[in-house]
Amino acid sequence: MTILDKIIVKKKEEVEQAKAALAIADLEAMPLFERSCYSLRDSIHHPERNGIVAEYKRASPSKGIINDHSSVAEVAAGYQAAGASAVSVLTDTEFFRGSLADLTAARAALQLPLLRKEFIIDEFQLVEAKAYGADIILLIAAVLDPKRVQVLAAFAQSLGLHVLLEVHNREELERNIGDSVDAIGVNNRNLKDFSVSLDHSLELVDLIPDRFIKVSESGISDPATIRQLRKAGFQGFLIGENFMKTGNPAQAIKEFATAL
Ligand SMILES: O=C(O)c1ccccc1NCC(=O)[C@H](O)[C@H](O)COP(=O)(O)O
Repeated sequence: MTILDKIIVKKKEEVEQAKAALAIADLEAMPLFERSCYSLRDSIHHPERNGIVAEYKRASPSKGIINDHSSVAEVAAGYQAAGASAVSVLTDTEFFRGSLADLTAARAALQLPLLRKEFIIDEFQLVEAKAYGADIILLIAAVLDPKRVQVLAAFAQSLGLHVLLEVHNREELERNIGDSVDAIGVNNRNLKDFSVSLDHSLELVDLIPDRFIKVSESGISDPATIRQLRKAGFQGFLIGENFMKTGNPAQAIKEFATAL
């Protein structure tokens, strides 16, 4: 069994437990549920923002603990001050040490689009995402069949959420392009063996129709890489570990953004 398989097995258990603990109506009654979401598209195209989707990431299966001391509110505010276009917060606890409380803490610190970075398999998690403060949700083609991608994407949009579809190869891209998706992210990390290569982004960018926001994800650690990816056609750049592994993620993104 790969780590990804283990994550999904665990996620199914967690979703069933969450559903047993809380009804959809309880989530819909939460104060954040009724708000309008910030638009990823508007923020990506905003002239004063830099296209970075900056991630709060305490730990990962590939790297173990990355940063267990920086507070989510401080990091999110620092990302915003450095010109990031959006902030991503991992909410998986078992493998990434994140939580829905992190998402809400980031929401309170931000006036930017907020991505719930999660392994979404069920509509319940989309209602949760809205109720705890997200504007954008992630659908990972490697863990969903194309029909489920379309159903979940349409449901997310019906809640006013924006949808980032993540693909890793041409087959995943071609099987999943659909109208309920706002952005397509190419993950440079292979989620089965954790190898990372920018070639995935560079090979797929021209196959992504221009009506989607194009995001390159993972393994980005150099401003020169952003320049290369921009030239290739990407508008968004998802970066986590490079900022979080430093003692001061807010300072790290500031220096990185200055060099763009
Ligand atoms: O990061 C991992 O080890 C990982 C393993 C299995 C599934 C997902 C994983 N990461 C989630 C992400 O998508 C990244 O956190 C995100 O793209 C940022 O990547 P990076 O800049 O390399 O931290």
